[in-house]
Amino acid sequence: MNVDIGNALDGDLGLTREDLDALDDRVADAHDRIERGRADSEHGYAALNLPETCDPEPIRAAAAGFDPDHLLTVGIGGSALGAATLTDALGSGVDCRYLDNVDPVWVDRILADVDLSSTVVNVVSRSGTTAETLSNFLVVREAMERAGVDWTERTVVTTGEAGNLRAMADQHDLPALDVPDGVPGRFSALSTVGLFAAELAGVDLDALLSGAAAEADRLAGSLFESPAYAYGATTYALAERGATTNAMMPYAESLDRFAEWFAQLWAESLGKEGQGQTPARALGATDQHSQLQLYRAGPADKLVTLVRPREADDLAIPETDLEGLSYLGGSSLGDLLDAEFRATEASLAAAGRENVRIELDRVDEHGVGELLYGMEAACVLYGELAGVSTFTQPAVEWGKKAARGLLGGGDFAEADAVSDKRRLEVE
Ligand SMILES: O=P(O)(O)OC[C@H]1O[C@](O)(CO)[C@@H](O)[C@@H]1O
Repeated sequence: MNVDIGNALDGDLGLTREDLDALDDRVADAHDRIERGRADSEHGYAALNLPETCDPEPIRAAAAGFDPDHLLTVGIGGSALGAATLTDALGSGVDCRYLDNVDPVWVDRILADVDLSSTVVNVVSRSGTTAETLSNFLVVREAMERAGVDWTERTVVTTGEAGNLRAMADQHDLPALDVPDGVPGRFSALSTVGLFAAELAGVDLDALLSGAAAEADRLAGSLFESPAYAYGATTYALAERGATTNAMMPYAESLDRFAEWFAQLWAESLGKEGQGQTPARALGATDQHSQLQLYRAGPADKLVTLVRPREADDLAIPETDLEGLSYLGGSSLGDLLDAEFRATEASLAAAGRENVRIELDRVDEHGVGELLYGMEAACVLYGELAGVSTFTQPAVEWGKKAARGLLGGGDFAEADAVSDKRRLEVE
């Protein structure tokens, strides 16, 4: 992974090279803290050890013997997004679907669209108590039963040591993968949580973990020596100067879901005590015809992260005699995408709008391993510099409790009070 922070300097937000030089001592201290946390496998920091602690063999064993047309991963948040990022970017041969929401119309459509007799279900939940995941699994299980499919023959559980899913796996002797200790969901893509789907979809787990290990080897006591830390320190420094939004804009359809994964990583890790940086999901070249207007001419309160592979398969653009379009003919879609990437980068820089370029060699296992690990390490560094609790997510609990109460699982008058107070309906 290569990170170019040149366009983050001397823009509207006023970050300078001198500022980064001054920040580098704090990066060194943060790096020492991170390395101590890794050495002690402390909660959260343990995620940065996954390239060497994750053993692919149990994952391969759990996938062995299955040859499905479809894989239904039932999970939510980090228990779905890591797997989805990997199979969207690298998977092939298996139709991978992710039930990570409880929209009944959408779930019903997916269940109608797959052949449950040729489907493997991977139900994933560290806690084993997440309402959306358990509800969807119960719906999927009943659908399999109605279809005359023995769900116990086609279900793999990925969960923590305790909880409902572990008990169910034990009761029905289901294949069960352990969610690693000390790894929050949003940091678990390179663990059993993300790798079962990847394995079933034909991803080379060794190459993926090797890419992640290569990025881990580049962690260093200076932002100028580590791509991941260059990104983490620069995004932090820009946030300190008013960049309240970070638009993650990969120029590859295969990395669209990566932007969604990044959004959880960045928001749930860094959105603490009134701090944080809003991750906006964007896609190049598509959002040049959508969000770019705001990025270039709206408030100077954001940075754009431009991600692309240096190499990719290509498609020629045929010659044309269409008026004014002859410049396209004989070129290729890859050349056009490259020109659009560079034009967007230059357009933002020319307007004083900060942007960072991240490049992979290719969107392959090694490159995606570098990218996911690099973003995780960047996030951890940002959290250290910001002094926030990177690996917790207490703010999500109020809503969970309210949902349970409002569903009738117990009284939650506080939620009713808040909702009712806000009524001002216009019809
Ligand atoms: O794996 P679990 O326990 O079902 O949690 C799913 C997701 O919900 C959260 O705990 C937030 O509610 C995320 O951090 C996590 O990725």
